[in-house]
Amino acid sequence: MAERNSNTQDEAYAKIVKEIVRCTNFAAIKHKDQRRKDKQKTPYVNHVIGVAHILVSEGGISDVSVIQAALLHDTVEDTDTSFYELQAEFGEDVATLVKELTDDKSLPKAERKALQIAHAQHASYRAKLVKLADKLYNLRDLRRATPEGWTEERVQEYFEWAAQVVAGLKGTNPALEEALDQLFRERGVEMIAS
Ligand SMILES: Nc1nc2c(ncn2[C@@H]2O[C@H](COP(=O)(O)OP(=O)(O)O)[C@@H](OP(=O)(O)OP(=O)(O)O)[C@H]2O)c(=O)[nH]1
Ligand SMILES: [Mn+2]
Repeated sequence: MAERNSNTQDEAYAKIVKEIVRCTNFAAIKHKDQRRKDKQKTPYVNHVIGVAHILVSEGGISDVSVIQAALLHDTVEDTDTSFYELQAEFGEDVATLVKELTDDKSLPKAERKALQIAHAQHASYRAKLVKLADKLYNLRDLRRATPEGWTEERVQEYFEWAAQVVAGLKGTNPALEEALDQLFRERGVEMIAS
């Protein structure tokens, strides 16, 4: 009986590992032609893998759908991927989460950015986790390297905007919020809820 239990557990575990690797591979293929905005033109997929890594290593998250949503969070926004495709490949749960994380790129940029601030506090707990990790990754990336064509003023504005978004995500994950707080303090940026 003990052996049967352990076999069942091994199978469930193997299935999860396989799903996460399949999802990472899907993201890598979808983002294959996309690069980050840094001088070295880092592959874009480094970002989504990094966001998933922050969730597991710093956020203590082991919810498989959340990790998958982190890996897929920019596929619809930035590639030819549809929600229908995500639903067929990874199920309703993951597709719905990605939907929550997707900006409407047909809107003017200023409106898109304002909507992120306005919507943050209404997001689901699981979407908030990915949003926190996404902002943490991007702010650390800004500290590491300035995107090509960005002035110091634009970098500062991104920090200030991100602080307003993060203000709406409070009370979600202490470790991620503490890491973000630290970055904002370093920059002299205040987190004020709108
Ligand atoms: N810091 C940094 N960001 C880069 C780099 N390359 C690409 N990005 C992406 O650029 C976005 C931030 O740039 P913006 O000019 O503010 O926004 P936009 O690309 O959506 O127009 C982020 O999108 P996002 O992930 O959808 O997040 P969010 O800004 O919407 O929260 C980030 O992932 C880079 O080298 N450094
Ligand atoms: Mn992102």
